[in-house]
Amino acid sequence: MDITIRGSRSLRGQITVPGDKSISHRAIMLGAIAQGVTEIERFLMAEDCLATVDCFRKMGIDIRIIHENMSSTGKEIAGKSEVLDFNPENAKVKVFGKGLHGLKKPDCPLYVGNSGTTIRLLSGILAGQDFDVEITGDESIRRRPMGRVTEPLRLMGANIEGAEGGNKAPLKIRGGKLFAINYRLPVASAQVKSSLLLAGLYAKGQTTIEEPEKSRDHTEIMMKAFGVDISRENNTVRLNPVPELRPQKITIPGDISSAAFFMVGACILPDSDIIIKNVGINPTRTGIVDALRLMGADIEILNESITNGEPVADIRVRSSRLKGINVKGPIIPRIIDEIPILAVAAAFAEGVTVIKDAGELKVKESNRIAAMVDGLSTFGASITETEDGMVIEGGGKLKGGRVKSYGDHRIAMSQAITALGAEGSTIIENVDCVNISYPDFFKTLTKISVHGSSGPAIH
Ligand SMILES: O=C(O)C1=C[C@@H](OP(=O)(O)O)[C@@H](O)[C@H](O)C1
Ligand SMILES: C=C(OP(=O)(O)O)C(=O)O
Repeated sequence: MDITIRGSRSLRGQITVPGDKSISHRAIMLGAIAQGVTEIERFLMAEDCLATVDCFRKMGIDIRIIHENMSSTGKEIAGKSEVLDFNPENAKVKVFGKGLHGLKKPDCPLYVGNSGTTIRLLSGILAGQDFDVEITGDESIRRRPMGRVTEPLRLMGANIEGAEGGNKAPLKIRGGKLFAINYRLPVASAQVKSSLLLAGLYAKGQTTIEEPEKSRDHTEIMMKAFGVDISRENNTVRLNPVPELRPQKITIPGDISSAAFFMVGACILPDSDIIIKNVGINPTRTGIVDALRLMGADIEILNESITNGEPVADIRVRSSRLKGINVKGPIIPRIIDEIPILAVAAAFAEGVTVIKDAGELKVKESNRIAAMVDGLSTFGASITETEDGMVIEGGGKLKGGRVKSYGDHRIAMSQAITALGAEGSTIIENVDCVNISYPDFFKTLTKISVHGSSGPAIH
């Protein structure tokens, strides 16, 4: 489906964003291998997390999705087509965990769709099972590098085959007796770290992982709650296996990666004032807040609290005069998925923004550097691709046009925000990919877009 968006005057109002994608995946995974029932509130009902649900159902785990509003007892929803259009705020999931050794061999290959988090984290769990299994995904997943997990998992004793010597999916994983390793990650990647920590639950001895920069630590926080013996000292995480994981009640905070689109929209559109309620503000994820504030954004963090070990707050953002900045080094893993929308902010800022050390963007769902350079150039922005990032000269007037999503949810949503700030109309091609992380994105954007007299801004 293509969508047409006209420049909008401002964003105003109070919204919530759906549950955090990273935390939703982890809640299903740890719930499935815990002993007993894990209950999850505000689970992210989007394609990536439903792919994780599907993989565990195929391995014999009963996972029930309940829509609390439908009746006093709640209605169970079986398939994903049914779930995509109900209010994600009311989604509750029950995972009937069968313990560390309760998964059964699936009778078909596991399919992760577009989800890198699913294939990489799940590979760690599969490496510890005493059955063999094939795991694969869509065309984008089959292009993304898997050697970063298969190599260390082989060092732990797993037998893994795959395309290009095990660097690409489909992967065939024959789990076995694992032993712990001391491993220094070549790139700061929470997916690789988490995969090895999950495998570490099945390994003999203490698993030690050192990361070059601190990446998101949701796995460590959640594992601790499930009773895992896990600790951190500077950038080194240590894990000792435990006989059993304790099931949990988890409420998932709103996803700051989804909130980021509205934050930038409110900054760049005049007369904007929005409040995004209950957003996860784990410091390993708030690089976008830091970067926007450095650019001069008017952002307030209100009503801070802690839920399941994760900091949560409301975020208020008002129209701001942004200026260009340099973004590089340790902030990069803390802002990795928000760099496309940061590039949009930069295009509307006065002066030059230089983004470096972001080569990882080339191996996401699409090559996000090339995709943003292509998209923002079509809008008339001055943007150049570099070896590990981009240089954006902001401040020029942008004009609507026809842009591609590259089948990448974050690119589609970044283009939508650019279109609101551009003159005239924009057509964004193939926006169905927003279902990967945020099925209601356009609905919410329409709700808070204040436009002129010529009808709705988005159709
Ligand atoms: O662990 C996670 O949930 C994620 C880690 C990041 O990937 P990398 O670990 O590849 O940097 C991020 O880009 C992805 O959206 C989710
Ligand atoms: C990179 C992303 O996800 P994944 O790696 O799980 O596909 C993302 O959501 O931006």
